[in-house]
Amino acid sequence: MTLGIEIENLTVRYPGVTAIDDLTLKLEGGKIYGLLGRNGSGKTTLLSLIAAFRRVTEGAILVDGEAPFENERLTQQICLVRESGDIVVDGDSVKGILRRSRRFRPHWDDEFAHRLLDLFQLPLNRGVAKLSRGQKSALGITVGLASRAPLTMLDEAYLGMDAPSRYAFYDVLLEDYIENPRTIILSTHLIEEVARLFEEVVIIDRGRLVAHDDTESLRMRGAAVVGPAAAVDDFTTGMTVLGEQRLGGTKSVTVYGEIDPDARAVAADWGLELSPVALQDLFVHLTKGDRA
Ligand SMILES: Nc1ncnc2c1ncn2[C@@H]1O[C@H](COP(=O)(O)OP(=O)(O)OP(=O)(O)O)[C@@H](O)[C@H]1O
Repeated sequence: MTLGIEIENLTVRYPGVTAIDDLTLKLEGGKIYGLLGRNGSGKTTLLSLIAAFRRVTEGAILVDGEAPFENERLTQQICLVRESGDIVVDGDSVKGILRRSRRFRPHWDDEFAHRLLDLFQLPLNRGVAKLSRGQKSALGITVGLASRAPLTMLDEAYLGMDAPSRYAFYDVLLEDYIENPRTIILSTHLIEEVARLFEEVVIIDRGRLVAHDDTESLRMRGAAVVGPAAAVDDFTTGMTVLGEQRLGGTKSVTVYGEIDPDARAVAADWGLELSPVALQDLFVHLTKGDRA
């Protein structure tokens, strides 16, 4: 079971700031989505509204065709884990958190939860208050994944987790998603680490939609051009350059803008290699507007 999301003309205003600004977006569901945006761009606000943590006041959000706020059928199907796992309540133990999740989550898989606890080396009997920051995050992720909610959203959920734990999380997420398809939204600042998981990417900036596309099409909006320095310089003259690196006589230049078939043929003639642009470079380019 997967859930789709329709957002129409959504606006969220706080005193002095418009956190979400007339956002319209449709996610058909059944995919892993990357939600990218700079600090303060509205990601947490958006995910909190989808998860029915707060009421929509301007515009609309529909999940599986219905508004999620105070909608019991939907809230059972939606799981949002925010940074440092606020699913997790101090004063409870790891065991207590699992017991509570088992009660409230209709798709809960206890065996999977215990497997994740082992993977992240989380002690079952320890009080949550005594867990380290990374361990709290790992517990949040454990609850988020083992809930198997048809709409699962992880908002920077791995904060403080070390690299081996994060990589273990990416692998187990992908494996479990293939076995149990659902709609997953991951918000992250560690773009290159997580990019391989994304089927579609949504980029927002200052509450507005900047891009929504499948990952490969997005990466084809630019190119990394590699080859002999002089030929690379000639080929990229006049293009929007996002970055460059030089190693001896070889140069790599990342450009923004589609490269048409004629230009690709020229590149091949000149011995240049073209590859899709890294998501992070694209993200930096698309969100680098003036932030005075
Ligand atoms: N409760 C609040 N009251 C006032 N302003 C708020 C509140 N919550 C968020 N904001 C503001 O709304 C904007 C969007 O914040 P939000 O937390 O949604 O961004 P974000 O993309 O999740 O950021 P980050 O990547 O830093 O976590 C920011 O300018 C923030 O300061």
